[in-house]
Amino acid sequence: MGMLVDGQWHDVWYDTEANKGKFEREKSAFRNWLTADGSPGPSGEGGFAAEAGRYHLYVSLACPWAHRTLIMRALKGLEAMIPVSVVHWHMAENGWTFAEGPGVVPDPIHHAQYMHQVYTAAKPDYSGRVTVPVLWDRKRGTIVSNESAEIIRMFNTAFDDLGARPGDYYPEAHREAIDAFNARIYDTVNNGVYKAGFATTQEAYEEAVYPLFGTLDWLETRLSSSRYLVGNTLTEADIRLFTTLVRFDPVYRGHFKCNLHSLADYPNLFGYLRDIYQMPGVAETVDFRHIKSHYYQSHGTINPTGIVPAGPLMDLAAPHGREGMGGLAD
Ligand SMILES: N[C@@H](CCC(=O)N[C@@H](CS)C(=O)NCC(=O)O)C(=O)O
Repeated sequence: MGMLVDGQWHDVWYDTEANKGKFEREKSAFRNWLTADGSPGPSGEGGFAAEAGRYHLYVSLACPWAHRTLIMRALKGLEAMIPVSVVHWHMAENGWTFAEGPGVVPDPIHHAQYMHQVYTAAKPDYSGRVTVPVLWDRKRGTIVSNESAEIIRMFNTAFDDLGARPGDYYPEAHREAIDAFNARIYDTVNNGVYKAGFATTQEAYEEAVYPLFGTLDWLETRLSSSRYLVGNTLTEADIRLFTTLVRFDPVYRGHFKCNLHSLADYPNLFGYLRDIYQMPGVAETVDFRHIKSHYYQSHGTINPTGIVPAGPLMDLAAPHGREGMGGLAD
């Protein structure tokens, strides 16, 4: 764990002292958009046109943010157009590395040993955290974006004329509802588990854990009468929720102390988790070895022994029984 300061790597843990024990997530630094014709997106510069083989995605299979991009890439059938490198699950004094290990896919562009070398290849004096996912442009030799929420929007449409699989996961008619789900789920669930887990005071932990379960209770009700969160098809709101839910019982419940209930106590949320897991292409993006080993072995302050728990026994391939459900109005 660490960060770059003026292009130099420093091994430091998150600073929660400055903020009453609360974990605050840094904003992503690279915010350009890949678009069908290279026109500029909502932020950053233009000049990043969709082309097969031009862009490269760096991910960790452990990371819920990077996981979003892998799911969208699979649903849109972009595997051949956007190759992927996978870091080792163990994030220690050098941050993310390409150390050899099962499931690790080395960096064919920079032959980097460490993920921070990819950041300094884009910006030699970069200061900030070195996070995944990262979308790299081979042509311009720089990072397009390191913000997962934006990368999935790019993948949703940018390659449609180049043979991406049909499917719109951010449909115009439902954008307002999707944005509203995303906002609450980001704050209390996706980032909520981290706020609970990385808190260094009792107050900061409680400030995160109760709203987290408040949102899960609310979602449980919503999903009792609607197969997906918005409309009656899968949207990016579901993809973003899924990557936290699939890690919930294996990691967040124990390691991050999010334990008022287990996810398996929520029949609708658990059925919904199975439903999405069983969609073509999704199960292949879920790697419990990377997920469990990463969290339990990379956060020495939380789990000093590094022991990875054996459970839970979780059958995500069991029938989910949600096929016949419809949707709810926004
Ligand atoms: N806002 C970013 C967050 C990405 C993120 O925080 N990734 C974590 C892994 S789960 C990371 O790389 N952390 C390294 C660090 O904070 O030093 C996104 O959604 O893309």
